[in-house]
Amino acid sequence: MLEVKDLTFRYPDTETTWRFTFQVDHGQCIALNGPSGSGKSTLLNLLAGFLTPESGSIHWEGRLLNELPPWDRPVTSLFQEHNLFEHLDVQTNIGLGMHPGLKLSAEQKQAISRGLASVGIAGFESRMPGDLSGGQRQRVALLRALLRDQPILLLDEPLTGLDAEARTQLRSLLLRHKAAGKVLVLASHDAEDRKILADKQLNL
Ligand SMILES: Nc1ncnc2c1ncn2[C@@H]1O[C@H](COP(=O)(O)OP(=O)(O)OP(=O)(O)O)[C@@H](O)[C@H]1O
Repeated sequence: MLEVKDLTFRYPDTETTWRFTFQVDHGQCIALNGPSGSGKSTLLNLLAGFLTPESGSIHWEGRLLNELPPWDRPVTSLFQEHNLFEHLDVQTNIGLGMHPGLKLSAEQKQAISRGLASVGIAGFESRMPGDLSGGQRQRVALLRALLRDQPILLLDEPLTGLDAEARTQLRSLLLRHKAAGKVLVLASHDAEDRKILADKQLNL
């Protein structure tokens, strides 16, 4: 279980103190509801370890995560910027999430190829990010996050801007990961995404 209790945070030189409390079980998705500026990305950044809370706790399976650096947390993030390395091809960009070096095993390469097919861009292994459309970059970034195989997925607008067919395809993929026991924390402005994917809502 992911358990966030009285987690507080304030940006320097601002008045607002953000406070978050919620729990999510294995195989569940919690949707963060709120208009632009209501703190969704702030919460995701706290969970990822990119921001440091003033007080409160984040526990995963009873283990306190607060003090862990981002790379030691059992989370993987898909943020809006997509952050692909422009000088590395698609396979290497995805592989970086699975292996800290650039050397991939035959098995990992196969997993990437299967994954590319599952997000609708089969055969894109050696394409460079600069030659991809915005939606294709988004699929690569989502696949990289999913293949890191961490138990908690932090998703900031993962399907925004995709066409209807891609949305349907990627929603099913996320549902499969949920069914496999992952925890999803989802920030999405799309009511249908929230309805289809989320088991519970956190109103911000
Ligand atoms: N580095 C920062 N310093 C000061 N204030 C910030 C900083 N980053 C974000 N904020 C403010 O904190 C508030 C919450 O921002 P946040 O990005 O978490 O909102 P959000 O709900 O994710 O919005 P959106 O739906 O537009 O992505 C906003 O008012 C924003 O201006």
